[in-house]
Amino acid sequence: MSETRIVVFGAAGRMGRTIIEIVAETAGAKLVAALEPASSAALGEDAGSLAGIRKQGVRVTSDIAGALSGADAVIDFSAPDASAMLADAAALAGCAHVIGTTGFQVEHETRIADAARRTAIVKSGNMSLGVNLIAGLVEQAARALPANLFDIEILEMHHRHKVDAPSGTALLLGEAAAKGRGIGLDEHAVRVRDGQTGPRQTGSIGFATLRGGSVVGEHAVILAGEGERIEISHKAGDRAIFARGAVSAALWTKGRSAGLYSMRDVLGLTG
Ligand SMILES: NC(=O)C1=CN([C@@H]2O[C@H](COP(=O)(O)OP(=O)(O)OC[C@H]3O[C@@H](n4cnc5c(N)ncnc54)[C@H](OP(=O)(O)O)[C@@H]3O)[C@@H](O)[C@H]2O)C=CC1
Ligand SMILES: O=C(O)C1=N[C@H](C(=O)O)C[C@H](O)C1
Repeated sequence: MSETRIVVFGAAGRMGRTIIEIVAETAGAKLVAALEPASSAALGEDAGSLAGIRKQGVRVTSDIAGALSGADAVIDFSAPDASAMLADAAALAGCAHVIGTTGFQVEHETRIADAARRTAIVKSGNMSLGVNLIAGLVEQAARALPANLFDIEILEMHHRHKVDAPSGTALLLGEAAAKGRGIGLDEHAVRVRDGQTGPRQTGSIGFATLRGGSVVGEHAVILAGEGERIEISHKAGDRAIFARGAVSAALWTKGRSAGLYSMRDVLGLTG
């Protein structure tokens, strides 16, 4: 099969640079463009130099239409407004879109779902194998343990630069727990507690957010009962785990029909 021609969007970011590195070492993947905003100091720089690897012969640009024309997939770890805009552009160009960005509002989700009618989109709050595996375990545990006996709380910690909360992963794990319980997350999530909160609402799913230092990403789903507590946790030590997942998702989209897919689809973990 021919190589998958990949564009990296948000190329100078923490994830963008890691993606460039992983694309360069992945058989069957070829970097064809690297995108940053028009204001970026990285414009014109070689993508390989930006990522701290050998030169790739691809200069960072802000020309989205030019970059997407002739590409198979764009990998995007950027910001919500930028990802929603890119979803339209990728659909117009007939290019698949792998979205790792988190922190979306309903209007972003709507635009992305609309674009997914026209092109293949893989979107996940966490692209790692480990997190997508534990999401299945969380769903199973939440299904097995009655809501009146076990309280579900989700704890996450990330580096000091992270701008959204709860993390995309925490929400993904919350969705898995809600699915296991046969409830909607939006109606049962408690995302903040402060002051006189009153006792815990039975059946709610609580979130707690920690930020500090250089923590790549740590998550724990706690199922707390009377006299016993189960914890299902994941610790990311290296951004390469997300980048490998994103690059495998880009390869997976080749020849795939339009639709909104998850990493569980890519990894074959559904069902
Ligand atoms: N799903 C997953 O597995 C993971 C998801 N993430 C998510 O990915 C996102 C990015 O994280 P991270 O790399 O740490 O963040 P960074 O802030 O380091 O990188 C974001 C990059 O996107 C660029 N960007 C923003 N807007 C545009 C635009 N309109 N056009 C082109 N580039 C743009 C930024 O450029 P500039 O700085 O010039 O604005 C920056 O280079 C976050 O939402 C994070 O939560 C992170 C890790 C794993
Ligand atoms: O911003 C990050 O860094 C991360 N974001 C994702 C999230 O919001 O869950 C995934 C990972 O935990 C790192």
